[in-house]
Amino acid sequence: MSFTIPHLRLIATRIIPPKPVSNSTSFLSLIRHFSLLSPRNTMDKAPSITDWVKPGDTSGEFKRQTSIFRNWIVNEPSAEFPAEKDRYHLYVSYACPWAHRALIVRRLKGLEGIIGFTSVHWHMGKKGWRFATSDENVPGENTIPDPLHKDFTHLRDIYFAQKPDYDGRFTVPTLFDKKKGVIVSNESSEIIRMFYYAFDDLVAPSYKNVDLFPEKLRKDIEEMNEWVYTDINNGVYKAGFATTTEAYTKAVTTLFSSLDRVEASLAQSSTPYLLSAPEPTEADIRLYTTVIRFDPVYVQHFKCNIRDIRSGYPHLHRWLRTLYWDSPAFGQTTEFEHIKKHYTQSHTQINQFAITPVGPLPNILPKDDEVPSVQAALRQ
Ligand SMILES: N[C@@H](CCC(=O)N[C@@H](CS)C(=O)NCC(=O)O)C(=O)O
Repeated sequence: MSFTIPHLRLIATRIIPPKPVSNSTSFLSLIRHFSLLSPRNTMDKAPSITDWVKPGDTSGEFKRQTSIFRNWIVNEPSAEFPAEKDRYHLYVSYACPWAHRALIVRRLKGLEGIIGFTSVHWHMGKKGWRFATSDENVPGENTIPDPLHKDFTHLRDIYFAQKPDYDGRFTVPTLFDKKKGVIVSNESSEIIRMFYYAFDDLVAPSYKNVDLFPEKLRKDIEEMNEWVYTDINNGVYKAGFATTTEAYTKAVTTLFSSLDRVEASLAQSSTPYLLSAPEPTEADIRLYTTVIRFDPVYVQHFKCNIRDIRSGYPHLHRWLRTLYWDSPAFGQTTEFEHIKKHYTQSHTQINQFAITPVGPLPNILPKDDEVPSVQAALRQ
């Protein structure tokens, strides 16, 4: 009989039950030790974390996996995961658009003193996201070693400590319960919704009034989320990771039709935000984290180059800059160095020499400036 890594983890679990998370390093060492002693180390044969299109999938299409941890924090003391100050910790990457949603909402809802966070290093290698080491000086607040588990070097250590046979992806954002030592959720669309209301009794009154999912816009937001997610948020990845021209062309043309649709809708908006909302809502947050990465990365790295935002989409460009420059929750959670370096230096299948392009410069234009061609057109 040959043993795979998940088998070995299961065997190891039966011999020595996992210790609490804070103390599980020796358990992880045991797993690693077993995997080295295994009759046939199948590590090399297992699909690699960097196989963005499943080997053998002739469609050449990138298919995103569904998140596994789907618990909810609720404002109810007897709940499995009750809303409490300093109980939950958010693991993010500044590079990641899904994690960026959670960082923005944390700020907009005034949760800084209630939920702590750590950003991983921008580089994602064969073992997935890693924590920065104490001797590294990586920009971005809290880009530090894991403050909760001193011996953990990678995000995946948290997943394995809880579920030794875990065979899903190790994704950010990951919301962690320090009291129970378990992952609450690794699904950003649900994490942000927990943040909207669950902690409202703990935040300052001004933040309680921030409603990112207002009752009367819910239907429109849900409807917009549907196509923005499929065609734009995930659409850039579908274009970038495609391994056939057909899959790429389909993704990129759908992406740009949907950007055209947003542009037309912003042209009609009676406010600076989507859906004519008086303040930013979930719809703005979910679109922002893709559009802010568009010119600096997706245009060249993911070949999303039918147009760029700064010269091709005046209303989207204005909307983007309003959020970035006028709202610290958007601007101050945007870390361009993580964004640019992560994609270009982690995806070596599509950028073999891991060179990060210098431009476009600046990463985002000031509100009162335009690229020269737009300036010239405006002068006419
Ligand atoms: N559905 C998830 C997707 C999260 C996700 O894919 N995050 C990426 C970073 S942008 C990740 O951590 N990928 C690591 C991997 O897939 O191995 C969510 O929205 O939370």
